[in-house]
Amino acid sequence: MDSEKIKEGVRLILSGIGEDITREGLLETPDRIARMYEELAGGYTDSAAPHLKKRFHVDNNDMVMEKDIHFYSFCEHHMLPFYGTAAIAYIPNGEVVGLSKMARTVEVFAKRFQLQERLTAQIADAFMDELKPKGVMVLVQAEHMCMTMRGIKKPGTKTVTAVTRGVFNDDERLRTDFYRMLEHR
Ligand SMILES: Nc1nc2c(ncn2[C@@H]2O[C@H](COP(=O)(O)OP(=O)(O)OP(=O)(O)O)[C@@H](O)[C@H]2O)c(=O)[nH]1
Ligand SMILES: [Zn+2]
Repeated sequence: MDSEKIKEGVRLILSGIGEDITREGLLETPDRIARMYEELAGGYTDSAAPHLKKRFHVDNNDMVMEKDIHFYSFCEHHMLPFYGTAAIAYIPNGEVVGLSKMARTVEVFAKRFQLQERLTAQIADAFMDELKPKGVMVLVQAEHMCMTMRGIKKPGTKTVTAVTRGVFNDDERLRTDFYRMLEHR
C-alpha cells in the first residue's frame, strides 16, 4: 500500500471540500487515514489460501456451518462501509478446516472495496478452490451506508446475497438444511 498517495488523496479531498488542511485538528488526518486503510483494506495483501491450507481429517461428511460472522467492508461505488454477517456452510470431502479460518476467509475478502455479490462469490470460490469440499453455500446479509446516510436514505434495508457451489447447486434438501441451520437459535 502506498501511504504517501493515500495522504495526498485525503489532502486533496479535504481541500476540495473547502477545508483548511493546515488547521490543528486536520494536520494528522491524512496520516491517520493512511494507517486506517492499512487495517481496513488489509485484504489486498492477504489471500485465502494460507488460511485454508491446514486441514483436519474427518470420518463423516456432514454439513459444517459457521454463521453470524460479523464483517465490515467498503462499497466500491461510494467508498462507504457496508457491514453485516456472513454464514458459510460446506459438505466436507474427508477434510475440514479450523473454525477460525472460516471467519479469516471472510476478512480476506471483506477488507477490500467490494460489491456484496462479489464478496459472497469470492468466499464460496475460495473454499471450493482450496479445501475442495463436495459443496459450499455462503449467505451474506448487510446494510449499505450508501443506502442509509445518503442517496435514497433507507435505513434498515438489508441486502441478502447467497451463492451455492458443488452439491448445493443440485440438492434442494441441502439448501433447505442450510436455511434451517441458519435460523436455528
Ligand atoms: N449490486 C450492488 N450494488 C451496490 C452495492 N453497493 C452499492 N451499490 C449500488 O451501486 C449503485 C451505484 O449507482 P449510481 O447510479 O452509479 O450511483 P449514485 O448516483 O450515487 O446512485 P444512488 O445511490 O441511487 O444515489 C447504487 O444503486 C448503489 O445502491 C453492492 O454491493 N452491490
Ligand atoms: Zn455504495
